[in-house]
Amino acid sequence: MAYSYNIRNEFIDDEPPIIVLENVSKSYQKGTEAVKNISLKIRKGEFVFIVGNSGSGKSTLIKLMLKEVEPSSGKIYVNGKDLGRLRRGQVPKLRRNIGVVFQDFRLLKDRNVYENVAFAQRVIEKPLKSIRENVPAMLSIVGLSDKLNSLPRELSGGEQQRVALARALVNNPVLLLADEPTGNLDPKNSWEIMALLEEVNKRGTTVLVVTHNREIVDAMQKRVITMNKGILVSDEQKGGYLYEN
Ligand SMILES: Nc1ncnc2c1ncn2[C@@H]1O[C@H](COP(=O)(O)OP(=O)(O)OP(=O)(O)O)[C@@H](O)[C@H]1O
Repeated sequence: MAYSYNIRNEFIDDEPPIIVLENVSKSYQKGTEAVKNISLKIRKGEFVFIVGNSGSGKSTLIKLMLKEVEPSSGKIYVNGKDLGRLRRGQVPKLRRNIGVVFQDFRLLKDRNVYENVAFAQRVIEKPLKSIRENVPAMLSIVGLSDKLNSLPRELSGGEQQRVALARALVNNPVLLLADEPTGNLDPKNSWEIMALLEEVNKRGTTVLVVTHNREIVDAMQKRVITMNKGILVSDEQKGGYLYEN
């Protein structure tokens, strides 16, 4: 069994958490200690905000969970896998189960909306027949059925972020990691993206959102993890935004 850590009794259900960090620290090469001795658990089905000032280590946390960067010390488990024991070749398989959305969308510029989403399905070698069903269905959920043939540059920022979200979700990930998904959006589009994230969460995907958006965090009353200078300073159920931007 991959879950060798002794934490089960701390949970009211038997299911192991989807993310576990145990005393995780990360120092970058030039000596910046981006993350300092963080321990946390996120259970399947949770919706969690990670907030904190610029440079407090939020993106580093996300990168650690994706095994994009390695911890200097500590242990990380994602979806039952001990990332420290995961070989390089197993990382793509880990990421298949994780949807990722970034502030800058990261769409393929020369591919239309349909192709951008279909690409995620091709990577995991979905049969063409499934792709032809899944991609339009996913784009309909994010409200982009009439934009299948548009290129990213022909879309608004909010629409581009919805494409990115469709791409992150089309493979039915158990976990969605969103790093400032509303960072480039106006308030109306930001709320639309958050409503979609909440919807996805209701369908069973665990959602982790890094954000600077105080209004949204305060209004949504979710679990809020606050970082300050690499330290986890607060972790509250139905929390609010503690620090100034
Ligand atoms: N590749 C890197 N090499 C060296 N230092 C880095 C690297 N990436 C991040 N850092 C440093 O680590 C610290 C935490 O950065 P991180 O990007 O995790 O913060 P953040 O909370 O996501 O910030 P922001 O809200 O501005 O995106 C910062 O001091 C940053 O300069």
